[in-house]
Amino acid sequence: MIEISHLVKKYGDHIAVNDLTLTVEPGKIYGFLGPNGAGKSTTMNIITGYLGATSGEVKINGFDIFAQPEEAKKCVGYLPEIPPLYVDMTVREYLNFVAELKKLEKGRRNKYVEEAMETTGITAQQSRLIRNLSKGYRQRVGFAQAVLGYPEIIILDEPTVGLDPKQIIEIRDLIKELGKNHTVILSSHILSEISAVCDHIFIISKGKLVAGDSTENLMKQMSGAQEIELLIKGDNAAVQETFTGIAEVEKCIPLEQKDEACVHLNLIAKPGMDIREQVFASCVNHGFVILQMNPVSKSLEDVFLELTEKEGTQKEVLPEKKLHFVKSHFGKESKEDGE
Ligand SMILES: Nc1ncnc2c1ncn2[C@@H]1O[C@H](COP(=O)(O)OP(=O)(O)OP(=O)(O)O)[C@@H](O)[C@H]1O
Repeated sequence: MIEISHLVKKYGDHIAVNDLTLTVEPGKIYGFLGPNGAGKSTTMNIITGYLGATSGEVKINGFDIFAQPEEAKKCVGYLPEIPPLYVDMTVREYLNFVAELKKLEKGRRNKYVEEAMETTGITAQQSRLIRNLSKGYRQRVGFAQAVLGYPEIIILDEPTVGLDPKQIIEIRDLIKELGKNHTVILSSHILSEISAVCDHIFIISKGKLVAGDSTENLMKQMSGAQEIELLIKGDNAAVQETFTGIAEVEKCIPLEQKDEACVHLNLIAKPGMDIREQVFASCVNHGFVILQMNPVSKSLEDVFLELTEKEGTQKEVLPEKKLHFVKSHFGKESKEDGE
């Protein structure tokens, strides 16, 4: 279990992590999702003890990462964005070396190395120099060093960056496999990547937690009757006037006409409202014929943009679904040197 509480990291005047509080429960795959510069790597580097914090607390299985780093670090295997590989070593030499660094029990090191190679599918590559491996296999070696010694928590920073589509699928399967026996946290700015493998998603923007919920709940919230697409037989102006007159309708968006006798439009409901019944009743009252009524599903991408794009907004959307919103910011950033 990881408990992050009011974590702040400043680089000079720049706040990279801004009062981040979240809990990671055991046995699930978690995704840190956020645009470039959101503070994902900084957060991961702090959780894994690579970086100090400006203020706040991080506990790994009850151990404070700053006060009890050795105990805390033993619970975590980390694959940073750029895997720390020694390319002049063979795969096996490198993993033996990592086993030594991790101070794994001497008598069991060989067994651990063999099992890590087995888990990550690199046993056949064990005698090859790392420099001669493909990027996908190098990434697997990075995974192997992270899982070596069975840490309870595996943290992966952008694990599929730079891989080709086939390698991405392989690494995704590997992450799912790891999720059976470990708590896994992975970061990415790619939504499909996160939604494909994670049970739970934290959306981070400008160092702040913008939303946190199960992938299932987030996906559910993206569909339903909030926005509906309609094809109505009736007079265009009369139909639009009727729908905009429904109190629960936020917006009426005319779409491209499919047929002169039909009105094609999208209706957006006010937050938390289901407008289907009112739409149906209004159509009956005015003699309009509903030819089509479909819910418009929003993708995770839509919600991600909605949450991260609106500069300076502070609003609560879908509170009943436990989505937690805080003021979000989104913009381009540049890295500055030094802390
Ligand atoms: N050593 C540093 N010195 C100064 N600023 C830094 C440093 N490292 C990171 N930053 C800044 O902190 C912010 C967060 O960076 P971080 O790398 O944690 O984001 P990220 O979400 O992991 O993004 P990416 O996906 O691009 O790696 C960015 O604005 C970045 O420019």
